[in-house]
Amino acid sequence: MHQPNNFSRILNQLAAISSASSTPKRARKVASDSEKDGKQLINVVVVGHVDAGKSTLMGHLLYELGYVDQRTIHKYRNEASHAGKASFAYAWVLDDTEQERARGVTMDIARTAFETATKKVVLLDAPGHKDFIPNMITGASQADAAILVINATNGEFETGFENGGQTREHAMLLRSFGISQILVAINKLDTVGWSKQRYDAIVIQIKNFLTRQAGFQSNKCTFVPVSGLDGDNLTAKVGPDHQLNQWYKGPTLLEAIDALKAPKRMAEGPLRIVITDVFKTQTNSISLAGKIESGDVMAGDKVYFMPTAVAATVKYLTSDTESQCDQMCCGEQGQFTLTGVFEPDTISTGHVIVAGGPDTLKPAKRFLVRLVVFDIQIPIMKGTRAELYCHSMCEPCTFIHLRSAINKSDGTVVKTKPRCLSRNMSGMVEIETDHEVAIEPYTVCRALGRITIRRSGNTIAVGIVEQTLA
Ligand SMILES: Nc1nc2c(ncn2[C@@H]2O[C@H](COP(=O)(O)OP(=O)(O)OP(=O)(O)O)[C@@H](O)[C@H]2O)c(=O)[nH]1
Repeated sequence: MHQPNNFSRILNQLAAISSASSTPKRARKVASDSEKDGKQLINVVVVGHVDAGKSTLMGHLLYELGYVDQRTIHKYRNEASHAGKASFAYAWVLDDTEQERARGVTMDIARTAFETATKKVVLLDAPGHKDFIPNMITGASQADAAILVINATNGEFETGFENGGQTREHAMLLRSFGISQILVAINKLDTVGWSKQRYDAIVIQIKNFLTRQAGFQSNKCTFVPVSGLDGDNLTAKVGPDHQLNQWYKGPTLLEAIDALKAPKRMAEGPLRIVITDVFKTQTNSISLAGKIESGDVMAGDKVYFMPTAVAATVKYLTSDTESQCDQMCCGEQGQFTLTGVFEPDTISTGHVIVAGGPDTLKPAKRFLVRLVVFDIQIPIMKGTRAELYCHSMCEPCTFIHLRSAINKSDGTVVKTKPRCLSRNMSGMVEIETDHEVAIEPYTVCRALGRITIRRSGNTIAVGIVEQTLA
């Protein structure tokens, strides 16, 4: 996972390291819903079909909010224009690798933070291209709410929305990760002359899909018309002469983001930090990025990496919304530096940090899962091989036993030991991963109990872990 301003992060971290030794350790605060300076923390993932304009929209928003200075944008404009990609200048705020800029596509999650009137927002800009859906899944697994960006351009909305486009798959994945609030940004309305008819027609189709098929509640879906390229309706209402002013009186994108609700978190639960990136491992220290899904952590705490059970001590914490801190709470993302004895390759993305002893999260290989099958061509059978995604982890797996087919709405058994599970069916199945993994029942930790199953580059099912079996 890359970060838009790695350099300043490293500087912050160095500052944290030099000052930590002289700072006396503070007492542990009562873990709250990670409210910081009176503002609630919310993690928002930005998704949508390839080229919907996600990075441009968010880059322009960050620029208007003052997080990117005029000189930097000017530099991006010049460089992008020399590279024959002038229209990508704002996208470069978030797409910061050479490869992404050369190809004009986001490949990995870009993470950045900004503030609204009442929120501290950690923004995860996800790739739209089908090839990078696994990275999008990692982003969605860390988010509390989502911004779904729709390209309103004639023909392009249709491509993104029809089967094979990423709009539907992204929305279904969001819901399977427990995201219930979705802000739909209808983008590129400048390309259709800010047509109200076009906007209304798109809203009707997306709303129908979100509420009837993807499982979102109508009152949790907000729609906002925008142009990421021109910067219209992002942080300020459009002027009186703008076409949008004739038919839209609703919120700006920023107001709609501010209105998102931070979810109830497992603040009092046992510590669970999902590792999303490992930057540097030395024999006696490791630096990594992660999200606290449950509990809280302080510098000085003794912790364990699961499933390897390697012990370590937390040295420095750098939250995404603050440069340096002594304690980080549930819902926060950031960078962690730990000391211990680390063998090469014993810690990686997808591992989970726990406290209170290695046996507080028992690694397992076999799971009982309640599964919802997507619209698939080839049914799932005993012996089917696939990849299991859970939080930031991906592991090859096998369907060992199909226990029952169940009724989607009330969970009653429709058939025991079915021969297969085909499209849109639901079932209780036993899945075995090739290696032991850090997964828990959904009732113990929601983020560690939600899984996505993919096969040959397509999502075939989503589910929740009912039980770990062995
Ligand atoms: N006319 C117009 N073009 C836009 C708008 N927003 C983005 N674009 C253009 O659409 C193209 C793709 O923009 P990106 O921001 O890279 O799209 P993306 O959704 O982040 O792309 P991926 O992450 O690779 O899926 C660029 O040429 C942008 O300038 C808009 O509001 N209006």
